[in-house]
Amino acid sequence: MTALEVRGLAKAFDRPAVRNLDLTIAPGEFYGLLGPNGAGKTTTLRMIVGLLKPDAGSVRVFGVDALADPIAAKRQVAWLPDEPLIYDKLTPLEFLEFVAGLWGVPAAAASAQAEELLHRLELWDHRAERCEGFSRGMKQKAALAGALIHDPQLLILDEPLTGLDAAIAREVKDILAERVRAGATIILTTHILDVAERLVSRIGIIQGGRLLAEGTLAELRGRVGRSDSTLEEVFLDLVATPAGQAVAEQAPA
Ligand SMILES: Nc1ncnc2c1ncn2[C@@H]1O[C@H](COP(=O)(O)OP(=O)(O)OP(=O)(O)O)[C@@H](O)[C@H]1O
Repeated sequence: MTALEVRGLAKAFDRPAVRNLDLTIAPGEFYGLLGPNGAGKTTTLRMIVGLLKPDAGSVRVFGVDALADPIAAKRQVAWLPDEPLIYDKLTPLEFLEFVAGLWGVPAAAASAQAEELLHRLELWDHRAERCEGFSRGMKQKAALAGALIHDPQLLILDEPLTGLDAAIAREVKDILAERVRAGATIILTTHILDVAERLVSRIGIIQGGRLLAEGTLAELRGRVGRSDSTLEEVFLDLVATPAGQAVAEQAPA
């Protein structure tokens, strides 16, 4: 069974944002969805997690048809939006209790997990302060802890490292790698290509709403014929190729 199977996914706003997109992600994969600004990454993820209705296509999460049975599909998925969404009037501990309650995590397990996450993300000293006074990075950390509290099988993270300082970004990368080693599947977007290079096992590059290239870093290097390139070099090469340009020209401005 696949962790995620997307077929023919499409969405247009005033112009097409995602076009006939197919993605197949196996359980235990750490997948990086990369692409220039406006490529369609967030739109794709929002359709996968059920926040945006596709114009066409299908989404299956661990075999569950996410359009026909969104509640069953969502039960297996944690979603971290690029703009962290937390309840400002709650403290981080209250927020995590609340989220754990929504997921039906038993109180003792939730409290142990919350304590560990808040320590690791350096929010423990702020555990009793309301999130409304937090910086963007602190809110991002609280939202991330919320996404991790129920041990989701599939984690979908939109720019999870934006706004985090270097030490916390390192900690978050460690936490995500641990989750994958423990069997979780992760899909993330990032513009920080050296993070993607070191963290993910497979990469999809999307441009103009279409999948331009997909594979391991070695496979993508093979496509551009440069075996010693960094992911950044490969990425810039691919989005500038005639195929990438053709896709970009059809894309919304
Ligand atoms: N709610 C919306 N209404 C109208 N257009 C939208 C909406 N959401 C996204 N778009 C458009 O769809 C296209 C894809 O946007 P999307 O946010 O998916 O890109 P992205 O790859 O996540 O970009 P970034 O890296 O800048 O976050 C863009 O042209 C964007 O302007």
